[in-house]
Amino acid sequence: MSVRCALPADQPRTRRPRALSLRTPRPGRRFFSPLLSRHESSTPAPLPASDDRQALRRELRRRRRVLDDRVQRLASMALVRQLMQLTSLRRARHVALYLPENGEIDPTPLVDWLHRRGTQVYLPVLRPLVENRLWFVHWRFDTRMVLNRFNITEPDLRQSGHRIRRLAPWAMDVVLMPLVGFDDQGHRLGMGGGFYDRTLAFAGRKHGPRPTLIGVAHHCQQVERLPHQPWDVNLNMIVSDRQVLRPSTVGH
Ligand SMILES: Nc1nc2c(c(=O)[nH]1)N(C=O)[C@@H](CNc1ccc(C(=O)N[C@@H](CCC(=O)O)C(=O)O)cc1)CN2
Ligand SMILES: Nc1ncnc2c1ncn2[C@@H]1O[C@H](COP(=O)(O)OP(=O)(O)OP(=O)(O)O)[C@@H](O)[C@H]1O
Repeated sequence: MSVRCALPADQPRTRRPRALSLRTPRPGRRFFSPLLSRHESSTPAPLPASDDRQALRRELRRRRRVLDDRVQRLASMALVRQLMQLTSLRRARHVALYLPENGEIDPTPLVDWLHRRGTQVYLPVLRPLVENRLWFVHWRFDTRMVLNRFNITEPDLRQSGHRIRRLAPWAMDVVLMPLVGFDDQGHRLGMGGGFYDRTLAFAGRKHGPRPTLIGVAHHCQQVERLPHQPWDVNLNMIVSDRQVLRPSTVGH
C-alpha cells in the first residue's frame, strides 16, 4: 500500500542546511536499518532548508495535517499491520499509545487486537502540578474522558466511578510515541514540550526495567538529518506506514 504525502506546490529549492534538513533521506550510512521496507517510491521531494526547530516542526506538522481521510486510513492500517508483527508488542501486557491529533498517524486500530490478547492499554495524561510530564492512565471503553489544555482527549483524572489506574512509566512494556519528525539515525522531533523526554528520561540509565520505546509517524515525516539533543530519549524502533527502522548497532 503506497501512501503519498502531500507537499507544498510552491516550495523553493534552497541550499542544504547545516544543522537541520528536510531533504529526502539518502540511502546509506544508516544507523537505523530498515526492516520490512516495502515502499521505496514516492519519497518526499526536497524542502527548504531550516535551522529553526520551530519552523521544521511547523512544516512537518503541516505535512501530516493535510493528509486526507483516505490516506490517513491507509497509513494507519499499514502502520498497525507492521506493529502487529513486532515481538515486543506481541509479548506486551501493558502498552501506552495515544489518540491521534492534527494528522498524527493513528495507532488505535491496534486497541482491539491488544484487548483480545489480554493486553492493557494506557493513554498519556498531562500530569497536574509538575512541569511537562505525563502519566500513563489505563484506558477502557468506559473511561470518562476530558479535553486537556492542548485540546487532546485524555482520561479524566477526577473519575468517581472507578479508581484511576495508572502505571509507572518504567513498568510499561511498550510506549508508542507520536513523532513530529525523525531521521534514519533514530533521532526524533516531538511537539516541543519535552513531555516524553522528561517522562522517559529514566530509560537512559544502564540498569533497571524500561519499556520498549517505539516512535511512530507517517513516512513523510522522515527528514534527512536531525541533531541529537542531550536530553532526547533513545528510541528502540521507529515505525512508519512504510518501514520499520531499528538501531543496527547494539548499545544504542
Ligand atoms: N496525540 C497526542 N497526545 C499527546 C501528545 C502528542 O504529541 N500527541 N503529547 C506529546 O508530548 C502530549 C501533549 N503534548 C503537547 C505538546 C504541545 C502541543 C501543542 O499543540 N503545542 C502548540 C501550542 C498549543 C498551546 O499552547 O495552546 C504549539 O506548539 O503550537 C500539544 C501537545 C500528551 N499527549
Ligand atoms: N529530561 C529532561 N529534563 C528537563 N528538561 C527537559 C528534559 N527533556 C527535555 N527537556 C526540555 O524540554 C524542552 C523541549 O524539548 P524538545 O524540543 O526536545 O521536545 P520534544 O522532544 O520535541 O518533545 P516531546 O518529548 O514532548 O516529544 C527543551 O527545552 C528541553 O530542555
